Amino acid sequence: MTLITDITLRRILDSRGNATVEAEVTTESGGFGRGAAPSGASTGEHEAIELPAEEAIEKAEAEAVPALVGEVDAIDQRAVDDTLHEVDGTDDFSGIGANSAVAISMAAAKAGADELGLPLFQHLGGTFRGDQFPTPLGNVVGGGEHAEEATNIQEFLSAPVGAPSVTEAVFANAQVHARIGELLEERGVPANKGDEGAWAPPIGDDEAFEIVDQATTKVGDELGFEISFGLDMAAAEMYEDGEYVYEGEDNRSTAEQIDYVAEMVDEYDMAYVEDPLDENDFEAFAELTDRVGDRTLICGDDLYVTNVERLQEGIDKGSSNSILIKPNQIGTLSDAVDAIELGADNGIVSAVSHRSGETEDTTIAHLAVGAAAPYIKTGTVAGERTAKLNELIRIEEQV
Ligand SMILES: O=C(O)[C@@H](CO)OP(=O)(O)O
Ligand SMILES: [Mg+2]
Repeated sequence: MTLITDITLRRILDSRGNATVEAEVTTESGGFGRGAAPSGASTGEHEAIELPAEEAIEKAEAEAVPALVGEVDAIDQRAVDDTLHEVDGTDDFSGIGANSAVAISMAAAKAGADELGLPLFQHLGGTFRGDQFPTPLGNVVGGGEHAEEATNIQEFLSAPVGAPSVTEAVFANAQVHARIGELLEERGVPANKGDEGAWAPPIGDDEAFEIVDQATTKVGDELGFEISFGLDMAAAEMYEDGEYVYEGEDNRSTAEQIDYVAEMVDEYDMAYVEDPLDENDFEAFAELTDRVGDRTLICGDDLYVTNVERLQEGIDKGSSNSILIKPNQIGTLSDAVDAIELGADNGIVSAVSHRSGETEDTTIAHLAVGAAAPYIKTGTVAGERTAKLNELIRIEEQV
């Protein structure tokens, strides 16, 4: 038994320059952990509620801190996370804020790991974990809610599925990013960057497909392993009055959207498509999964919001064969692990993910390894993204 003896909460900056919550947890025998909440821009309608940082801190200081300090064992992550739920008293963390909850949950996990003298992935996953590493999906071109005047599709993701190690995969994605920069320059396209460090060029989706295909193929040939690519369409953001709105192109009905995505999957042999349809359309997701799910991953992000009840609905309806896992969408690490495990029990492939607003926190790298998630989506370049990628490289070296 190693009780939590202190919790400090403060406002820090995230990568967009917005205020977010950082938590520090200290234990009886000197264990220490620090965690910081990320923040989304293309947030799902059903996500746990992020409160303004100052309000979230005040509420958590009043409710969560007294219930945890001197009361809960830092090593018992379930007890920490159950306590957060109890004091919050809502089903969406609107009481203390999902940002305070996830920061405390992650800080407590790190304090627990410190206490045990274990790397975080092993505290989270157990003795036999650390033998499987996620393939990093690297955002290389994007637009949508993450950049103005860029592609309609939010993210084009390099997917080094044939990489022999996570380290080689991480470097491959950086090379694809660099190659795309060169291709854009050759075409005379001004290359700004979006919130996650991906190129945000003022080009149409068709041209982006072409460029990403060219870059992944070229770098894959040079490195001698397969680099595929995928998308996060964040289609809920495009969905208006029953149609998918594409700037500079005709709108698409749901049936047309399904046809379009299925065609692109085959044309480019894509490995992964996230949120191709609206966040409430489990049925349209199921239709698409039925068509192409034998050859690509159809992933639910805004569809599931890391919530086991929504995931169960997707499993029952055959909506997807993959789920995106974002701890701050649901509020605690225990809830995130529950979603990964429910998925794994039902053949649903997990991709642990960053948010577009991030900090230097590296918890998701450990979560992906500890829970043996087959994929991680955490950017390609930019310090708050490389923080996670470099942590994966260190973990791989350790085991
Ligand atoms: O949609 C997504 O998957 C994420 C991360 O890439 O974006 P945001 O954090 O803005 O929701
Ligand atoms: Mg998404």
